[in-house]
Amino acid sequence: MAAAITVLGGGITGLSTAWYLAQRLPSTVAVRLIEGTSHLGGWMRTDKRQANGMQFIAERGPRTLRSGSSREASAVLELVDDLNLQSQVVTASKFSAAARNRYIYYNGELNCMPSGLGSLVTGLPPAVKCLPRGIWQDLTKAKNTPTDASDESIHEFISRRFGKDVDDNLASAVMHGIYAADTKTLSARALLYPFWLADRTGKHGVIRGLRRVAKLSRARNARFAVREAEEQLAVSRRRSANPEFWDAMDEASMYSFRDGIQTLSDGLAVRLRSYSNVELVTGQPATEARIGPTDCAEIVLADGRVVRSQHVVNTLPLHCIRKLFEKSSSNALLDETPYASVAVANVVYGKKDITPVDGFGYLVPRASAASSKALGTVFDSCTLPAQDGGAELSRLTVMLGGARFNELFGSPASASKKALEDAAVETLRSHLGLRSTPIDVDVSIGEQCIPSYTVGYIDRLKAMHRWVHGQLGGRMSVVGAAYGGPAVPQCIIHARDLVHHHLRLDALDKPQNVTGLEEIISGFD
Ligand SMILES: C=Cc1c2[nH]c(c1C)Cc1[nH]c(c(CCC(=O)O)c1C)Cc1[nH]c(c(C)c1CCC(=O)O)Cc1[nH]c(c(C)c1C=C)C2
Repeated sequence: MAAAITVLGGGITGLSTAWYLAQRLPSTVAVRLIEGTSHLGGWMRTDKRQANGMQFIAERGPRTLRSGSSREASAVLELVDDLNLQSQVVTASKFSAAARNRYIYYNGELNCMPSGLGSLVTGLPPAVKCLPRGIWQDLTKAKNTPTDASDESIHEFISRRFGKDVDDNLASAVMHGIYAADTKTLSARALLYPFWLADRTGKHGVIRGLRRVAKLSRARNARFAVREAEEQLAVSRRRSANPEFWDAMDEASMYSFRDGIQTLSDGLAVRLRSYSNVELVTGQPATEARIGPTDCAEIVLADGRVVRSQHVVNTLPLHCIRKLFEKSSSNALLDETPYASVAVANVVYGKKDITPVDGFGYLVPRASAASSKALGTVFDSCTLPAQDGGAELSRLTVMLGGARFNELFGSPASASKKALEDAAVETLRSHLGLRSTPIDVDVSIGEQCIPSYTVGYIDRLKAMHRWVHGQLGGRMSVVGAAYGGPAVPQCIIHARDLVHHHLRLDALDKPQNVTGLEEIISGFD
């Protein structure tokens, strides 16, 4: 059989995996990406809309990327550089209102989150007053770590050390903005690991334990020193080649593209299509994964076609992976991981600067759930005004649903778009006082779009690692939002790490026995 590798899933993880493979493999090795729908990019989706003679964009999923010097941020910037998308980048400067002002909707008002010590001088807003109290509580309260469980919910953990208000007013809001899920179900061990470890291993609470945890993690990360030095060198070479772009990105807090974030996934798809050894198959869901007669991996497609290869990189969501294998051979991560559904309501007003405050937007904490059907609102035009191209309009996005989707709107599969549109407009009226009629309202429902890292996640992830090892004779790896974090840069860096550091591309004929989860799991040992 001719050498080949299959990538399952055409979201940002699948596309970037195929990209890094195409860069590293000789043209004699076929790279086949299989996507079940007709859209490449997954939840990364920008629609073009028009109203009142104006054209504008509507982001349906992730919308901004963070700039900065972290490995993840650099990896995405390198991708932007590789794809020659620099001229299409639009940024929010580090000094912009969007970078500095993030709000929490609390007691019927927008409370600005503290962005530095200056906030202590100007006074803390009501939602944040619990924070200094919580810190004092952790510093003075005796150790109360439960000894009978290897994990606990973020709500239990924060309430136990910092007080319930810190979760009800603040942490629950932040987690809505990332996971669209309730901190009563999310895992403290998976999502607040340094804090969780400080509490477990220290004698005097979380804050006093953090220094030791930082020291431990520096010692642990020392094994990656060579890799990081090489990566930094690669970035500094790019800097010298194109200082304008990299200097501009140093000034940016976050960025996207003039025509929206789908520019990134489209850019990947266009460039991938130019490789003679890369095939992007769309509209063909995989239905089964099995070992073929010659020990190769076989993926059966909905139309009956069988795709054979020496290795499969599986980037599908957990509930889709589960359907490919026999039920009897499943595992708890595949069976039990809930995914949050989010209704994204893009609302446009025919006037500029309509929000009562400037900033990135606001999040709704549990404490305000009774007075809000929304999880939060993003001020898109304020964050990236360049995307409006000078048009007299304001774009906002109201996020609804999450853990309360069914309770508030019924099943995501059949929820009424009209009810969601009305809820979004009413949210903006009551939270921001926007009484004028929007020129455009459009809702899209991201059904099961964000994996929830629920209590016990790390143990289930370890079981998933063992399970993947046993599948397809060691010829499958997994990468994606359900393992190393759901943010776009996390998906991209894990795809790059898998291709650059873990798979042995020069020995594809042998089982790789690389699950893709090794490094992620070792971070929790
Ligand atoms: C469709 C809604 C989404 C919600 N969370 C995510 C999506 C796609 C995923 C997500 N959002 C954020 C992160 C962290 C990224 C990081 O840079 O650290 C992740 C994984 C942060 C975030 N939340 C919102 C925005 C605009 C951002 C910046 C990154 C991005 O553009 O995705 C707003 C927001 N997202 C959700 C809600 C309920 C919400 C409320 C205002 C859910």
